[in-house]
Amino acid sequence: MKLDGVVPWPADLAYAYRAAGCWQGRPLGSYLWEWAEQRGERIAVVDGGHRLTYRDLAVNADALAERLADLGLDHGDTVLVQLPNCWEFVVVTVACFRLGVVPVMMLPPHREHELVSIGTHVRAKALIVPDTWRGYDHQDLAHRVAAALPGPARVLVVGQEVRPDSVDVRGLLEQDGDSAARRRRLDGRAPSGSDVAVFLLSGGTTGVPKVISRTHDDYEYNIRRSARACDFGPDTVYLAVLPAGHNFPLASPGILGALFSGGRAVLLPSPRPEPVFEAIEAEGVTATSAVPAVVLKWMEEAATSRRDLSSLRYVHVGGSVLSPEIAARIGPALGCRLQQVYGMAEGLICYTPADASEEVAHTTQGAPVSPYDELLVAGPDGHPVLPGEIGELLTRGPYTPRGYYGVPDQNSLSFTPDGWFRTGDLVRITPEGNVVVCGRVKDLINRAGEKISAGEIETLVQEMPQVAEVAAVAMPDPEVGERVCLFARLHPGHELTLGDVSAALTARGLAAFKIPERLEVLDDLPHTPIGKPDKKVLQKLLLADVAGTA
Ligand SMILES: O=C(O)c1cccc(O)c1O
Repeated sequence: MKLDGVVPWPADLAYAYRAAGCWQGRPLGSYLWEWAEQRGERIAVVDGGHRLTYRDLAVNADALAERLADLGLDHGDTVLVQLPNCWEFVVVTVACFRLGVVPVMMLPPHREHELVSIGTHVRAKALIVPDTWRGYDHQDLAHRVAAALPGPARVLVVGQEVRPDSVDVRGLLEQDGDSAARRRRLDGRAPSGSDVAVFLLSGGTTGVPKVISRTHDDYEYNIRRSARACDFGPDTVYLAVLPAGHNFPLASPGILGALFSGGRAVLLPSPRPEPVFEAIEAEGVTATSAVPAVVLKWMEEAATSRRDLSSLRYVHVGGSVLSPEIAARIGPALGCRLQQVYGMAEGLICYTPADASEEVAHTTQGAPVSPYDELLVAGPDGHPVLPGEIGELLTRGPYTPRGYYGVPDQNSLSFTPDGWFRTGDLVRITPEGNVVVCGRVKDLINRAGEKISAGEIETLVQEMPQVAEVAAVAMPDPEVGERVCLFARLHPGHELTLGDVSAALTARGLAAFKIPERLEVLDDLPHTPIGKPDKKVLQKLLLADVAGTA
């Protein structure tokens, strides 16, 4: 068994989820040709001037799947996928589903630090990257990462400038031979519904992101229920502007929700307002999703834009806290309905209903998508709080796995012995059953929806020769929600600037969005009784200071 770090659901529940129709026992790739037959010439994917029909998608994905198999990839092998939002992302993802190869959804800002540690953890057999992206040479990065991985790994490249020692992905799509025969060959080697379909990344408090295994069965259910909660159907034109490898634009309901509903996914590599509005107008976009910081920019732009946004029916907003005041302005500003989303790559997803009252849509994060989702709000003692009171949300259900991949020690902290996932989020539940997120118990910094692990930053900064002790805390910020602020105590006689920290972390290959944006050097850090830096005190210092200078 290649993926022996996967934690299964208990057998009795797996049986129940199947019996209840949550799990269909089919791999995600098995839908591809049904779509092609039913919807043949309808457009499935749009990327600028490039349009793929459902039939093109099936033919391309099968061609790529078979070429990946020729490269020696098979069930349970993993591939680091680091692509910007482009049509090839969709073909690669579907090809992996078809073959049972597991795509590991890296994000474009990830660098050596993340790619090597995750690639090592999942024993990646290949990387799929763009040639360059935003002025950075990802092909070169991928070869450096491949050389640092414990086993051999191929580098596959999407783009014009493909080195002789890389594999040209577009070249693999050239369709030779008989697609019906290829379809039969791939059907014959398809994975099963209970196999792992995709590895998603989590934020986390202990170093690099944790890896979340999602099965074909559970992810299809996640997609189906999300699509239903968001009214997706054949008329849906979904615009993906957040990085496509995130669970939110990928499957909440996102790109896959649009495809499973017979609609269309439009991919755009950035959430910048003008190109987004242009795409909405040109493609008749009906739904899109964004984090609050992005929606704010769109609202500003909409005030003066001459673009016709009348096709837009829904905007899904999630990823970090949305204030009720801003929530109330979104619909009028963009001429659409707001659906708040509270979701996590670990599973549980909540939406405010498409037809929610303004009260519910503006002040809550909605209700779980499945009647089989279990929610428990626990106090510090681990016992349930009284109805309506605030506590940490724990959850279980048919699309919330029972453990992270390959980290049993971590799992004993993140999951209870009866399989509840500790979300680390403080919530209360309204009498109508809607979740209201009130804060976090976990040590994460949420920068524009990207969860940054304070521990990961601290571990790296601690290695700098000047640094005696360090703590990373969230600095409130009107634009991106939170930024990373570093508090440090230095060794005697040393100096440290923010520029030094930034240079050191960049040299270590840390993603740019995680680089601290403020540094406070103190003579000593405040400590908790057991001697850890007291982040509550630091947070207060910062809040007082931010308020004082505002
Ligand atoms: O991780 C998230 O923040 C998130 C938000 C909305 C929807 C999702 O699926 C998510 O994973």
